Amino acid sequence: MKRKNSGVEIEVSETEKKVAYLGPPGTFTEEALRGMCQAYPNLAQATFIPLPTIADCLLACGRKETDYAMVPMENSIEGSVNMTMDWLIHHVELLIQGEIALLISHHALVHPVRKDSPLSEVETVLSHPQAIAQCHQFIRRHCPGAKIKYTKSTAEAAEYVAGHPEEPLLAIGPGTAGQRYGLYDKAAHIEDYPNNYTRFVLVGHEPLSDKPVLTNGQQLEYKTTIQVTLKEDFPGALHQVLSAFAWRRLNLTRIESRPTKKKLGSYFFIIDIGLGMDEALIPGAIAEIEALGCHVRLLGSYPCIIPAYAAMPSKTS
Ligand SMILES: O=C(O)C(=O)Cc1ccccc1
Repeated sequence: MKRKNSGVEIEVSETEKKVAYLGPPGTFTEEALRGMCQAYPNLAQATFIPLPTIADCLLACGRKETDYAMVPMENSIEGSVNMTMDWLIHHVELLIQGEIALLISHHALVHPVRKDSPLSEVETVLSHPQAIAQCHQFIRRHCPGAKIKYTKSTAEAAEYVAGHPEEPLLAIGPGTAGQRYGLYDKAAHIEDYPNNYTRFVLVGHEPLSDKPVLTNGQQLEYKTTIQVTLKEDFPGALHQVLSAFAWRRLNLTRIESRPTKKKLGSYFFIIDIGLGMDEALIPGAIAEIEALGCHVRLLGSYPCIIPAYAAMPSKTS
């Protein structure tokens, strides 16, 4: 059976696993997926399907056209990738099955015909909004007059620049995207802050079949992510929710509010707990929160692969 998703035809067959990822080839997300495959050799056997947007990836997986989808989730400079959060909350019923953090390094990529032109002549800088946000100082300093054009991914920006030699353009993205699309690397490591990490998640209906194999000093942590909807007109509800974790000494590594989109001032809380779903502690905390009249939805309980060289942000609670 064939189905169309954003113009890309996906073959739906039961025999082999498929993974949708934010494409085109050359994105950081693809790099993250390759990192996951190193850790999960069975995943490396899957067919990878680049799709143009995060929403397309999550939708394809939500409709079971693919087994998994790999998407960016959170960046250490820019915070959450709202598109991913909102689609996971509002539009699909998928669980996070694994996570990998990557050190992100951005490159300033131009068409080779412009390799000797100064960056000050660049008229338009193209990239994914997260990449633009991570390189603001560089853009202000080196291309002060340039317009910004947001693309759906960094590799889409690189592909566009490669196809438009006549325009004074600059793409920001991975050095590997520059090589793939034949661009000239004008500058490397142009991000505003060092330790620029992004967490990528693999979502799907089924857990990964094998245990992760760690390499190069990678570390493994387990995490559980839940979505909590507070009971209305309940002063101190959030405090009580948090105390269900606090007295069990459960460490929270992230807490974030996202609009319910139903009315102004109404939020879901997304909470990352620094522990896998165990026999007692987390189910006990969830039962306590539900007994308060709050709604809890599990978004995943999963292994996280952390690079050895990462001084990851400190934990919050
Ligand atoms: O556009 C990409 O290459 C992505 O994978 C999204 C992204 C953009 C910037 C930093 C991390 C991930």
